[in-house]
Amino acid sequence: MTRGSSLHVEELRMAFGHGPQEHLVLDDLSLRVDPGEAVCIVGPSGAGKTTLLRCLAGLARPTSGAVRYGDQSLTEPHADIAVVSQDYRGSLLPWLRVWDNVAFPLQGRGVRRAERKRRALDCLAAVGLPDVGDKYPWQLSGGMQQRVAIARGLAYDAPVLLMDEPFGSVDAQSRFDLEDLTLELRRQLGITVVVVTHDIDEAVYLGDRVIVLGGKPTAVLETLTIPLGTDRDQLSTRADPRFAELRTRVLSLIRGERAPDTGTDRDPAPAPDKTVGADRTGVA
Ligand SMILES: Nc1ncnc2c1ncn2[C@@H]1O[C@H](COP(=O)(O)OP(=O)(O)OP(=O)(O)O)[C@@H](O)[C@H]1O
Repeated sequence: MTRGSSLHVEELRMAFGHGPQEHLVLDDLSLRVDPGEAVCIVGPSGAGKTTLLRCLAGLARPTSGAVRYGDQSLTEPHADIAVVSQDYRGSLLPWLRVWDNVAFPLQGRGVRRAERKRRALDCLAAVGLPDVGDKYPWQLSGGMQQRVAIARGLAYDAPVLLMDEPFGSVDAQSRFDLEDLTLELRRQLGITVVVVTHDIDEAVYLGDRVIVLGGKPTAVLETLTIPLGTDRDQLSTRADPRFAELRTRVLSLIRGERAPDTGTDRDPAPAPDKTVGADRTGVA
């Protein structure tokens, strides 16, 4: 069961500054995300990934072009679209208990306190934190705080979850756990997930599709379909020869090298596994 509508970006152009100071970041960028899809966006640092996500969230207006949710123009935040940012330390309020942080978005919607708490505790249980509602954020580890931030995204009950480098500041094991949590939530709730990440392995692991950004100004270099099924796990998925091919393809696109064609949409040739125990491939 999927929920919500498609996201469309059409010929998006985003420039900052004016006249000779103008800095054109995104140009002629088009993409589509279907309901229930998990799409990862990767690209070099400064390519404009966060800017693109802010446009998808209705938090930034493009210089030209259109961002649509179904048939609605996204010119301001939409109730169907929740955002989880990288900086959980900055986004959780230290003076509020964890459940109150999670329930915070519901205050403005006129939901009564008892109902807010019930929904917050449900969302905390969904992210594997059933017992921390009465603690304060600073009493939790970094990985747990990021789970709280995801729970708050879920509290909106929004069919679309946009995540900007959501696991960038947690340790490696927590990161794996959070990636699996994201896959599980998406499966259970039928939500659409869009993840901006520097981490190519993470993009291939999480995505049904990976959109690779690059160029100056930035546009879509290539969209890869990830044919690794919906039941993924950290060991066997990363050990799949196609995983190695896909990450090589993405990395070579980003580095501007001649990208080998994986042919993943057709009939992938087996390749030796190079991923088990390998370091994560990041984009500087
Ligand atoms: N509000 C703004 N005003 C001026 N320039 C901006 C603004 N927001 C972003 N930029 C510029 O746009 C470019 C893209 O920034 P953005 O943060 O979107 O890139 P990114 O791909 O997310 O980078 P990173 O991977 O390092 O987080 C950068 O050169 C940045 O300085």
